[in-house]
Amino acid sequence: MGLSVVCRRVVHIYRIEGSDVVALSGVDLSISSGEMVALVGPSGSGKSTLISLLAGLMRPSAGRISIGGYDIGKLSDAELNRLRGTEIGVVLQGASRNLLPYASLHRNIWLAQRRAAATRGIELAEPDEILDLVGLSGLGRARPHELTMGQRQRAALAVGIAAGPGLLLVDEPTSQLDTVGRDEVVAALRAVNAARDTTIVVVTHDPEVGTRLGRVVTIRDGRVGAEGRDGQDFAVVAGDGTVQLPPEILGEFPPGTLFLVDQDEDGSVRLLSKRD
Ligand SMILES: Nc1ncnc2c1ncn2[C@@H]1O[C@H](COP(=O)(O)OP(=O)(O)OP(=O)(O)O)[C@@H](O)[C@H]1O
Repeated sequence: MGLSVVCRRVVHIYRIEGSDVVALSGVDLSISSGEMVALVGPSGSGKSTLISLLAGLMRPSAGRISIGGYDIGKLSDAELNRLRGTEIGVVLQGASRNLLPYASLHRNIWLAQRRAAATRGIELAEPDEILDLVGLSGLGRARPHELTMGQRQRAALAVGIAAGPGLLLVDEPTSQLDTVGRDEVVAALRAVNAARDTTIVVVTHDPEVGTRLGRVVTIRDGRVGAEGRDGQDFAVVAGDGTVQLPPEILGEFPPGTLFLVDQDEDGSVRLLSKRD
C-alpha cells in the first residue's frame, strides 16, 4: 500500500558558518498514494534537499510534511527512525552506495529486511521475488562487482524495496546509464509500482525518465515551478498565491509581464499574453 505525501509551505535553510542558505523557500506539493513522480530542475534548485526531508533524514526549518498521515515534524526521533527503517525506502545516488560490496544480492536484500521484520513483525517478500520484480531473476548469488552498471542500479532498487516501503525515494537512478540501462531501470520502477502500489519519487535530470513516470514536478529556486502530466504542461499556484509557469514558457516572458486574466462563465480561466 503506497503512502501519500503532502508538503505545505516547506522551507529548508542550511546554516553554515554564520550564513544561511535557503534551499527550499515554500514547497507545496501533494502526491497521492501509489503515484509516480519525477522531480526535475536545475542544479542547486533544491531537489536533493526535498528528497532528504521526505526521507526523514532532516527536519524542515518551517512548514509541514506529512507522509502517510504522519506529520514528520511532530514525530520523536525514535518514531522518525522507525518510519525511515520500515515505511520509507531510499536509493541514494550511485548504486554502489546502497550495496555491500562483499555480500551477495540475497544477503544485501536480507540485511535490508532484517530490521523491518523485527520492527513490524510481518512477513516480507522472498529475496528471489524481489529480484524478479526488478528484472534480476537468478542473480541472487552474484556480488555487486559482478553486475553491469544497469544491473547494479536495479540491485540498489531491490535493496530499497526489500523492507516493503510504502514510499520509495530514488536519487538520479539513470545518470550513469546508457538508454538500454535507463529503460530497464524505468521498467523496474514501473513494475514495483504496479505490483505493490508503492508511491515513488525519483530525482532525475533525464526528461525521458520524467515523461515515462507520468508526472513531472519542476523544482525551481527552492519551490515548485510548474508541472507536466501525461505530456501536458500546467502552471501551479504556490502557497503564497503566486503562479508558477512552466520553465519553457516562463523563459519567453520577462519579470513584470502582464497577462490578461479571462474567466469564462463555466469558471475556467485563461491567461492571455499581449504581444506588441
Ligand atoms: N549540506 C548543505 N549545506 C549547505 N548548503 C547546502 C547543503 N546541501 C545543499 N545546499 C545548498 O542548498 C541549495 C539546494 O541544493 P540541493 O542539493 O538540494 O539542490 P539539487 O537541486 O539537488 O542540486 P543537484 O541537481 O546539483 O544535486 C543549493 O544552493 C546548495 O548549495
